[in-house]
Order: sequence, then C-alpha cells, then structure tokens
Amino acid sequence: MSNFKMFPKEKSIVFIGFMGVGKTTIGKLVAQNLNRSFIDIDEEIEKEYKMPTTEIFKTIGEKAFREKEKALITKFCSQKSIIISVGGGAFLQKEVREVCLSNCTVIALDISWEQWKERLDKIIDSRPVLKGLSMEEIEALFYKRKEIYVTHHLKFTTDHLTEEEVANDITESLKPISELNDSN
Ligand SMILES: Nc1ncnc2c1ncn2[C@@H]1O[C@H](COP(=O)(O)OP(=O)(O)O)[C@@H](O)[C@H]1O
Ligand SMILES: O=C(O)C1=C[C@@H](OP(=O)(O)O)[C@@H](O)[C@H](O)C1
Ligand SMILES: [Mg+2]
Repeated sequence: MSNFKMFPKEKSIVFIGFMGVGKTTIGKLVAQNLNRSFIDIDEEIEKEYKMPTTEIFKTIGEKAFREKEKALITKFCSQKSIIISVGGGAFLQKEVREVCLSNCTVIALDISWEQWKERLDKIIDSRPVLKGLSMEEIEALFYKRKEIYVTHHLKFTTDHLTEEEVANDITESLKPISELNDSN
C-alpha cells in the first residue's frame, strides 16, 4: 500500500543510468508492456536540432545540448503517465534531478563494469562523451557517474538479463501499483 501512495499510476516514469545500460531500449519495452507513450529525450533533442547527438556536440557544443536536455526533461516531466528515458548525463544537472525526482517515479538501471565493457563497441560511435577516452578513463567515468544515479525511487540490475527480461521484471514490479490504482 505504501507503493501506491509513493508511485501513483498517473506519475510518469523516468529511466536513468549510465550510457549503454539500456534506458532507451528497456524504456520503450516497458512503455509497450504498460500501454503508455514513450519519449526518449535524446531523440527529441536530435529532432529539434535535426542532427545526431555527435553532430550537436561538434557544431553547437555540449553546453547547448545540456540546456536543451534540461528544457525538454522539464517539459515532459510535467506530463502524466508517460515513460521517459533520459541521457546518461542528464542527472549531472541538479535542476534535472529535482524535476524528475519530485514529479516522476525515477527508475535507475544498473550494470556491472564487467558486463558494460562488453557493450562498448555497440555504442562508442554514437556517444560523443566516450570518444577519445582510454579504457581506464571510461572506467573512471563509469564509477564517477554512479554517484549521480544514487538518487532514485527504484533500482533494477540488468546483469546477465536480456532487454526483454529486464523490461518484464520492471513491468511485473509496477503492475501491482497500476492495479491498485485501477481499483481506486
Ligand atoms: N540487457 C541487455 N542485454 C544486451 N544488450 C543490451 C541490453 N540492454 C541494452 N542493450 C544494447 O545496448 C545498446 C545500448 O542500449 P540503449 O538502450 O541505447 O542504452 P542507453 O539508452 O542506456 O544508452 C543497444 O545496442 C542495446 O540493444
Ligand atoms: O552520458 C552522457 O553524457 C550522454 C548520454 C547519451 O544518452 P544515453 O545515456 O542514452 O546513451 C546522450 O545523452 C549523450 O551522448 C550524452
Ligand atoms: Mg538512450
């Protein structure tokens, strides 16, 4: 019953976590499972600037990217019952943390360094923050960034689980809350 009070159905859900942990993929699957709309903030930024994130970082710069990221997160966090995946750097900004944590249910996706590094090849070309860093520097960033994900409402570990398995675990955990809300 305490979950019902903390996570009412009308609250939107925000996925946070390190680059490549699966926020976009898993957020989309959870939205499908719960029949809710899905918003990926990076996709929204790319639509606004009409270019990929790597180009935005190169031509307009990270500062402008972060401002747009904050503005869009603030806008979408005011909507009800949607699923939002934010970029891994969004929680660097205090205002973003506050707006997400006060308006939405924040779900942190976690992964071990050992599992994450197997995924680097898949994401390196589309994540400008990682470009040009050594493996040691990426590892240091991975552990440093963990500090910004400690503020959340729920946490799920993704190690040794497929995208679908993580999404289904999350959906199952959220279902009792949705059902409680349906009957209230
Ligand atoms: N649990 C998982 N197991 C294996 N691959 C995964 C898993 N979750 C995500 N991926 C893959 O990792 C890559 C990054 O996923 P993505 O959803 O874009 O992460 P994020 O949005 O957190 O950066 C994609 O290629 C995705 O298919
Ligand atoms: O962690 C970061 O600073 C970033 C993460 C990316 O999103 P994902 O976490 O979805 O990869 C994207 O917002 C941008 O490349 C910057
Ligand atoms: Mg993403």
